Amino acid sequence: MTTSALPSNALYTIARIRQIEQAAMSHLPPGSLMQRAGAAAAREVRDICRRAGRRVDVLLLAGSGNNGGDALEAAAVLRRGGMRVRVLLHGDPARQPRDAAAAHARALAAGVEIHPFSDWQAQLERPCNLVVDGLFGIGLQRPLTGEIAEAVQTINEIGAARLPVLALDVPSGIDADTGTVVGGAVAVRASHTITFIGDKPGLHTADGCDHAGEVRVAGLDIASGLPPPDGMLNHPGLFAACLRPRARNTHKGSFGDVVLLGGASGMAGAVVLAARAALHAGAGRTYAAFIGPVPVYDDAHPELMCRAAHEIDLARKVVVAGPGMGSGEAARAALTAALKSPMPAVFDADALNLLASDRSLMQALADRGNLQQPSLLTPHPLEAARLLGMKVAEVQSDRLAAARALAESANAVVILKGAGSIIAAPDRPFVINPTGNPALATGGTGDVLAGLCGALLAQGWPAHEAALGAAWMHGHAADELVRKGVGPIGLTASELIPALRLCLNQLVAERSVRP
Ligand SMILES: NC(=O)C1=CN([C@@H]2O[C@H](COP(=O)(O)OP(=O)(O)OC[C@H]3O[C@@H](n4cnc5c(N)ncnc54)[C@H](O)[C@@H]3O)[C@@H](O)[C@H]2O)[C@@H](O)CC1
Ligand SMILES: [K+]
Repeated sequence: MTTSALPSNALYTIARIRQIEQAAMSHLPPGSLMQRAGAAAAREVRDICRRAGRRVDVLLLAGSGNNGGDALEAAAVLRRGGMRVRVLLHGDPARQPRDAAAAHARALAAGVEIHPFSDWQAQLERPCNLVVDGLFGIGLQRPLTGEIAEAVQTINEIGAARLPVLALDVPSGIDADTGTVVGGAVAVRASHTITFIGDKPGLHTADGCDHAGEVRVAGLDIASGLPPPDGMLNHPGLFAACLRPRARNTHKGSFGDVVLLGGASGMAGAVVLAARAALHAGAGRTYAAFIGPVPVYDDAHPELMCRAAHEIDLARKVVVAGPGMGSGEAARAALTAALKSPMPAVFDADALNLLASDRSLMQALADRGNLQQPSLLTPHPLEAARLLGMKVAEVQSDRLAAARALAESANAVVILKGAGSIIAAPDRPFVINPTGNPALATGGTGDVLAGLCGALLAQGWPAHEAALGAAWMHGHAADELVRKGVGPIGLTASELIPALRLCLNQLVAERSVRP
C-alpha cells in the first residue's frame, strides 16, 4: 500500500477521483478500496499517536456515506489490533451504501463500541487521544447544520487545545475542489488529513489551508495507475530547468535589464521595493522608473538606476508595471507603453486596476499573448475580481476557476495571490503554491513578488516557470524567516528580499551538485 510521506504533487478534482474510483472498483472485489482506505487510516492513527507519545485511544466520527465507511473500517482494524476505539455514527445504518454497511458489520464483529450521533456531547466529554473525522468526504453536498455542526464546532475547540484531529480524505465541511467552507458554515479544523487515491486542490487553497493540517496521500494501490492530473502542487522540480548555475564568461548584459514602472507621488516606496527585489534576484541591470518625483538615487542600493517614467527607454527591457503607479494620465501613458513592449512584462497592482477600467487596455494585453509577448499578472483577489467584473467573494469561492478565467481572458500567466496562490496559464494544468504564510499579509510583499518575477524573466525564464519559481521562492523565503522567529508578526517586505536571494542561490546550488 502506498502512503507517500510528502504530499503528492499531483492534484485531482472530485470528478476525476470518482472516475478513477469507478474504474478501479470495476475490477476489484467489493469493498476492497474502502478496506485499503481504512487500513491506511488506521496506520495513520497509530503513527500520529506514536509521534505524540500517546497510546491509541480514538474517537471516530462516522457519517452516513462512504467516508463514514472508511472510519468504520479503520475502527475495525484498530480494534482487531487491541486498541481503544469508539465510534459516533451519524444517520440511519439501514441506509448506508453497500461498502459502508459491510464496514459497519466488520466493526461490530471486531467489538467496536458504536454510539448513535445523538450521544455526541457525552462522547466528546470522555477523554481520548485522537479524534478521527469520517463524517463527509468528496460527497459533501450542503453546509454542515444541526448536531453535526455543533459537534464539529466542539471538536475544533478541543483540537485547538492540542488534541490531534485526523480528517479522512477531506476535512468535513470543506469543498475538496475549491477549498471553501461549504455555505460559509463550519468545517473540521484537522491537524492531519489522510487523503485517498490522489491529493485534492481544496486541501491546499482558500480555507483548505487552515483546515487540512499536514496532508498525506494514501494511493490505495490503484493498479491501473492514475490519469494525468488536473493540477499540480508547486515544487522546485517544476522550474528546475531554469535553475542554472552562471557561466564564468558572462557579464551584466547576460542577465537582462528590468525596469520597474510605477512610483507615483507618495508611492515611491513600492517601486523601490520591487526594484530592490529584482536587483537581489539577479537582474543584470535594474531601473526604477517613477511617475512622480524621481529620487537622485536609492541610498540603500545605489546600484539601482532611477529614471522618470516618461523618459525611460523600454527597448530590450523586461517591464514590471504597476507598483505604486496610481491611476492618473501619466500612469495610463506608462502602462500603454509597457503593453506595447515586445519584451516579457509583469503587470501588478495599479496596472491591473487600470487594465480593469479600460477595455482597450485589456485588449492590448490579450493581443500581447497572440504576438508571443509573454505577460505575467500578479493580482490579489480584489484586483482579480475587478479584472473579471465580479465580486471578491465570487473569486474566493472558486479561486481555481477565477485564475483560469483570467488567464484565458488576458492570454497571460496569472498568479492569483492569497492562501494557496494559484498559477494559471492558457492550456496548462493549474498549479497551487504550497509555500508561504500569513507573514506575507503586509504591505510591500506584493511589490517584492512582482520585482522577483521581473528579474527571473530578465534572466530568460519562460513566463510560466517564472511565475512558479517566484511564487514558490516568495513563500519559502517567508517560511524560512518565520522559522527563525522573523515573523509571522512584523515581517517586513524589505526583510524578504535577502531571504529570496538566499533561496534562489540555494536552489541553483542544489541543482548543480554533481554526483
Ligand atoms: N466508494 C468507495 O469504495 C470508496 C470511497 N471512499 C470514501 O468515500 C467518500 C465519498 O463517499 P460518498 O460519496 O458516500 O460521500 P460522503 O461519505 O462524503 O457523504 C455522502 C453522504 O452524506 C450526505 N450529505 C452530504 N452533505 C451533507 C451534509 N452537509 N449534511 C448531512 N448529510 C450530508 C449525502 O447525502 C450522502 O448520503 C470519499 O471521500 C472517501 O472517503 C474511499 O474509501 C475510497 C473508496
Ligand atoms: K472527513
